[in-house]
Amino acid sequence: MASELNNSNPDHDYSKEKLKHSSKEEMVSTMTNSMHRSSSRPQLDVSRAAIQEDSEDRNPTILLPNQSDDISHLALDIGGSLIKLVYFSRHEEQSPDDKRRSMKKRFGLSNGNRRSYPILGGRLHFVKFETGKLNECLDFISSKQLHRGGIDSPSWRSGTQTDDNIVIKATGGGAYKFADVLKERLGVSLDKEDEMSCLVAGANFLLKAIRHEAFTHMEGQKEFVQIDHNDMFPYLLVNVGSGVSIIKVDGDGKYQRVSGTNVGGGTFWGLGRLLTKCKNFDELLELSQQGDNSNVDMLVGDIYGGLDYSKIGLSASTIASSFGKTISETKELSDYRPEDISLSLLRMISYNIGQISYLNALRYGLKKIFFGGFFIRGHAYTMDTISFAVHFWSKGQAQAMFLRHEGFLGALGAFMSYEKHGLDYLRAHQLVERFPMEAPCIGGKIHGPPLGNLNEKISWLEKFVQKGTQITAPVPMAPPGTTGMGGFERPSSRGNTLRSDASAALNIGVLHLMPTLEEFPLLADPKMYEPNTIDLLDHGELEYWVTVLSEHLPDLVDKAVASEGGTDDAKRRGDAFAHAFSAHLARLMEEPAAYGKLGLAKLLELREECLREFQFMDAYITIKERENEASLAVLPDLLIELDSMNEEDRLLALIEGVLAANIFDWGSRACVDLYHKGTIIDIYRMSRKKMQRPWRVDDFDMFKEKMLSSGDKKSQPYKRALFFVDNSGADVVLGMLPLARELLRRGTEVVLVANSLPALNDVTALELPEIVAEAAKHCDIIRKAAEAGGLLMDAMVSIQEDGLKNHSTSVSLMVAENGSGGPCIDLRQVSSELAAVAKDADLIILEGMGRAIHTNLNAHFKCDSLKLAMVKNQRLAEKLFNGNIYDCICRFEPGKEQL
Ligand SMILES: CC(C)(COP(=O)(O)O)[C@@H](O)C(=O)NCCC(=O)O
Ligand SMILES: [Mn+2]
Repeated sequence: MASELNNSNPDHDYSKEKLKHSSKEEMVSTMTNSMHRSSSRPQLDVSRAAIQEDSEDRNPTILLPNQSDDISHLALDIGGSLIKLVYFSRHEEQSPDDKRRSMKKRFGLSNGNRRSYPILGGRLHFVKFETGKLNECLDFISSKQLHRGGIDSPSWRSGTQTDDNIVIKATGGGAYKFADVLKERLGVSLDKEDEMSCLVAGANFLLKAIRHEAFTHMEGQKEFVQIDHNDMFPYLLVNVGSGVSIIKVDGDGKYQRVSGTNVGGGTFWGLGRLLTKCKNFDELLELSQQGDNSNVDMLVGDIYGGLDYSKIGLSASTIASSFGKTISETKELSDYRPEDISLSLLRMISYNIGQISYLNALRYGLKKIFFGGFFIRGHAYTMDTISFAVHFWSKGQAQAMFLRHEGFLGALGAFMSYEKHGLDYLRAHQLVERFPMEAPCIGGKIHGPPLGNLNEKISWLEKFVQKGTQITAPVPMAPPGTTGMGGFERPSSRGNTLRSDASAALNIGVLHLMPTLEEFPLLADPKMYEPNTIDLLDHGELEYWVTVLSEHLPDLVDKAVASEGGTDDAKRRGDAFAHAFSAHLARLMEEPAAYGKLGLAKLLELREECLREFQFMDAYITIKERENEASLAVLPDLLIELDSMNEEDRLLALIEGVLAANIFDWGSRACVDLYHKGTIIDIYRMSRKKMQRPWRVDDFDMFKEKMLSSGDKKSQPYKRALFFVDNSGADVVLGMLPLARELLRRGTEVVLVANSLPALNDVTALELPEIVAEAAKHCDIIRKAAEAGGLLMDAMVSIQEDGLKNHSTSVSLMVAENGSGGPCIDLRQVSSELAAVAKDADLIILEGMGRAIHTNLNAHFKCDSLKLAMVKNQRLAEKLFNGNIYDCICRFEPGKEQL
């Protein structure tokens, strides 16, 4: 190592190393500010938010009147029991990245096929109300101006749209029944869409567009089912609302209502209300969890003196007659426990629906039965009961599947009939579901004083968070039941993790429509690709990672608050964030599939999203800047030292450098503890010193062969390499950038691929040009390549002045955003910019634990790939590599097409 590198103490020096050019300073500050202002992900606007102060209500009622930014469309499904709303909010803000792109476009510079898209993202929100409380629904629509295209919509601002000519798509019987009320209260007309068509359109959209929409539920186990779009039809759709519709679906718009039953959700609710005095559906469901239906139902054993009727295969615990025991003349209704009645009712109706559905599937030779409608409401016991019935009667030939957006099929279908949204064309990779804290409050009442200032907003969040935490409390264990039906035993999912609907409402987030996301085109087998390495379905794993994140929380909050100057406001938001994120973790511990299929990537991104929700845009900004400066200060010495080596030693030193510098990870508990023990450079030196081959996974020789082979076997240099960079500071400056320089020197174009949004101390695409510009001051190779790639502002101006005539012939160094805002990367959803540059790439380098170990460790690519990371977690090192913390991974794999 060069002497300056060894001796410098950046913790002391870097403050003097301020950027020299004022234009640069302006640029940094503009970049930072615009980043804070304009995230491509929308923020929660809680102004004038109000919470219902009703201690009885487990589902808190929230009013967010100003959260309705740019709402364009609303659709309603007004059923006999519930009103379902789907509404869309649009964001057309130009992100800083777009500014960067359009600037490059202006200068005539392009990164290969790089395309420039307008940001046309939007969000779909799902809300429900009881039909009996229509006024609350209308207040909600009115307060958010949903019927007028939203408070901020152009038509609303310009006053071009009057209430008289507003038309809203609606379906369900209530679209007819309440048309006059809507006209009178909101001045809107309803454009009525056929209910069955809407159900089918909604179901088809969900099955095609949402990756983990459908799932099976047997004996308490939820398993997501990947629907093959080419083999989706025909299927049976059973919509269990107040009544039940059974529809055979043969394609888009091709369906037939083949049957139905009048015994449905309305029957359960109505009879339950009469028999138990429960006030609402959820109360009734919750009551059933403490019930034992054998006190109410007549069992085979009751008839056969406790014996099975084995000749026809019925066990003693089989229900012979639902409610059959209540014929006893000596007992009154008041002698039966409401809990038992409720469970008996639930089982009777669920079995009946399951059985009729199976018979219809049999009639048409169908194997797939999807159940939707709000009767199910994510209730484990209901789903298990229906699944048992289908499984039992079909002898395992037919499969009952449930839908996460079960209750919103009709409303979604009505929404889709607004043609201009083009929702039909969206595919799974363009949809991202997020779970902001306001999502669980769907369908609440609207009242309470409007909140005026920031203080009040935060206290609303605090109140909400308290309520949100409350609703994650588990339902108590019910005593074991005894009965079954039709010869099978009772479903077992009544354990202590069962949820009432109040919390099941958490299961539906806000759907972000991101037309600019694409599947990474270099995946060797996209259908088989699974980003996550660790399986969080394993309860022990989930528990471990949730504990890691919980323990990291105080430190993260400190950093987040400090990143905003430690103000009181930041502290309160920090507290609110900590509570909210803890509530998410608690929810996931109880119900790992609550937010869809859970993986470590999603869990880690949830934390970043939660920070952003509470308006912490970059918790590690100060640390990142400090480490960038410290590392840039020693970069020239490192480059001199590298240049003094022969080719082979240099390549090894470069890879060692990447691995050693990956130790700067503020997300790892062990590493953060290390940082108290020395300066950045001390730690970097120590880390390099410990580099000893063979590494835990060591394919270096294979990579070297590919890079340096000479003589007959001399290989062509790579044409374009994608560098998936990880952390700021030493990681990118002393690790990945020198490696990039080596490839540039060998004639390979390099694209630095970085996060679109901050996550821990990861470097972002927006921050990279500044870092590269600083590095370019000390290195001609980087400078020329950065100029050629359009990364240097000054160079861009001179290129513009030259009219591009004398444009450099040097290979380019470019930057692309990856579309992600988390520390891992799911290559099923990357930015279109990355997808475009990837098409010409023949080498991929994935760096860091998040991108190369937690995710993508087992991913195969069409082109050569190199995965480089230091394992900064003991458990992970043992589990995946039979190794130890700080072991290094260098995995090279030739492209699958070349094998
Ligand atoms: C969040 C991270 C994946 C980031 O690692 P990186 O990708 O920066 O190498 C990693 O820090 C991590 O898994 N941390 C949690 C485990 C721990 O603290 O040991
Ligand atoms: Mn990282």
